[in-house]
Amino acid sequence: MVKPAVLLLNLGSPDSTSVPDVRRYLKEFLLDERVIDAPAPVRNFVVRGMILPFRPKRSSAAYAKVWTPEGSPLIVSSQQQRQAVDAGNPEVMVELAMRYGTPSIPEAIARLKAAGVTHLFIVPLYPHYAMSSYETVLVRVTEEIAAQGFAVKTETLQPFYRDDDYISALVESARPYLEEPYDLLLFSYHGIPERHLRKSDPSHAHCLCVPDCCATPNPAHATCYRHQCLETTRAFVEKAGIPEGKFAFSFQSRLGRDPWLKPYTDHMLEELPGRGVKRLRVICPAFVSDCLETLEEIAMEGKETFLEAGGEDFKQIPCLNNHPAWLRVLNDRVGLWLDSLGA
Ligand SMILES: C=CC1=C(C)c2cc3[nH]c(cc4nc(cc5[nH]c(cc1n2)c(C)c5CCC(=O)O)C(CCC(=O)O)=C4C)c(C)c3C=C
Ligand SMILES: [Fe+2]
Ligand SMILES: [Fe+2]
Repeated sequence: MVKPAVLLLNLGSPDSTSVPDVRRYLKEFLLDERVIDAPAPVRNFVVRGMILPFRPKRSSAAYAKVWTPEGSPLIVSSQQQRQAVDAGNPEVMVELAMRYGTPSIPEAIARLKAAGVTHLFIVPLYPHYAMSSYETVLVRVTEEIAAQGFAVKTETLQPFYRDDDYISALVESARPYLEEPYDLLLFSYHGIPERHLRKSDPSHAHCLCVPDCCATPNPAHATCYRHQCLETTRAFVEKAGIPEGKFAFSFQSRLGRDPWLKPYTDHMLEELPGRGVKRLRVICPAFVSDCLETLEEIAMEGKETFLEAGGEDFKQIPCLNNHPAWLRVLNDRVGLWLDSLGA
């Protein structure tokens, strides 16, 4: 007998804004070899010796600015997505787990196994492939399934960065913000170190090696975060009818001194008013749910940077969260998978 289930996955948040909880979360996150990819002794020294003594206090204060009575915005939004998929597929078990912190992957896998699930649809809630997001969560789930001796057939939702339905949902959710007058729409994606782009290129000969690599068709693009972000931007502006010159893209949230993907969002926000951009809209398509990086870094800190530099009107366009068009996309993908099982 076929017993299907869906596992939704996102990055995770601390259990509370307390400094010890934030420290525990950051420790698990930053000791992940796909996030800080230095050799283990270096990673341990940097994380335990240089980051954990200082960052938790700063991050705890940042989390306190966006925390809701129900908890972390990322977790609350992910729970709403889980409920919507559950309601749309009453015959299917739907679990939610986070790569770091709770609800945890081992607990979700244990529940799925105990329920006798035979077929599992793994849904990383990331539109783009990066070793520090999509890849690490998939590896962790695969490891845990093996560790628990769970004999289940799995299928994984691929990065959906230019899926027409995803782009339509993004455009529809942004529409009200684009109907007001504005000078520029900035696509701000979470950044990654440039080194990660080279590592994720199986040929090691295309990404950041060939001029204009991300615009030159290549098999490496299946795992090229930068190419996939540019494609989301291209597909969005095409569908929304946004002309050349009225949009730009950048990368936010960098950590450490290594070069990360450029241009940097914080630099853009300082420079744009000087280039005549006074009314700015910022969209963050790398995140399907609003989180610390959108609500604090962009909507609070980013806005302040832009206004102090002479900008006049700044709006962060909310992430997809529980927008009906997005929940439809999630349910459609689950429906297609169920159809493929004949369930
Ligand atoms: C969208 C996908 C993400 C990628 C790719 C990613 C890479 C990446 N992140 C860090 C370091 C930090 N990120 C932090 C928060 C955070 N990151 C993502 C998503 C991606 N990160 C999300 C959704 C969030 C928000 C979590 C929340 O609870 O709201 C943080 C923690 C906060 C802080 O202290 O600033 C860190 C640290 C690295 C180093 C990296 C790639 C190498
Ligand atoms: Fe991050
Ligand atoms: Fe590339």
